[in-house]
Amino acid sequence: MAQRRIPSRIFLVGPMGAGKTTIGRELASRLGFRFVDSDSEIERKTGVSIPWIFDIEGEQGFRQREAAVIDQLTQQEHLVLATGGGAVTTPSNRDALSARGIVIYLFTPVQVQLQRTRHDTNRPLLQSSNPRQRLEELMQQRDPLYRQIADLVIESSSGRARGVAKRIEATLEKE
Ligand SMILES: Nc1ncnc2c1ncn2[C@@H]1O[C@H](COP(=O)(O)OP(=O)(O)O)[C@@H](O)[C@H]1O
Ligand SMILES: O=C(O)C1=C[C@@H](OP(=O)(O)O)[C@@H](O)[C@H](O)C1
Ligand SMILES: [Mg+2]
Repeated sequence: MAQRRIPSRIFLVGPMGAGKTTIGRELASRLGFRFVDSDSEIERKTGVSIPWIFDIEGEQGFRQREAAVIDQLTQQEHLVLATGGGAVTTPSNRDALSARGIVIYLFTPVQVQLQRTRHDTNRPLLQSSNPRQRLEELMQQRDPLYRQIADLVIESSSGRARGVAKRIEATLEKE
């Protein structure tokens, strides 16, 4: 039987609203892989929400928890991992992600990120008076980091999550 050469660890990176969580779940189900979201894993382990962690421990505290979870999860097999948008700002995360699996950057313009996140109160970094400016600043800082570790860049602003997941699967099968 022909072997599919799909890598056994698939890591999704990209900005808030790129669809990492939604597309990641869909992709994992298509591939028969386990899906884990680093934010959900932090919430499961701590028993509190991401905004709560930011409130009590600050962004730095959150980044430490995120790094511990990413170190653990990137060692598992047959896994699609959706990271949080800022995971790439921590050097040890960049190292673990790029060394241990295939990294897919879901690229989405700020305008679309804004539409997808505008009613959401679960992203502490966007609870600002000017979320557009915030997203633009973050994009400027982080886009080079996403690109630095990406094996593939996939545009995720158009179509439905299911369609993007299908496109990723087809691209991986061709690789
Ligand atoms: N094509 C699409 N791909 C992914 N998400 C989409 C798409 N269209 C709309 N969405 C919506 O955008 C929102 C943000 O997606 P999410 O997966 O939470 O992004 P991320 O984890 O990258 O921040 C969700 O409500 C999702 O349903
Ligand atoms: O961009 C960021 O720094 C963050 C993105 C969020 O994840 P999503 O990218 O899944 O929204 C979450 O990790 C936290 O609110 C911080
Ligand atoms: Mg997410």
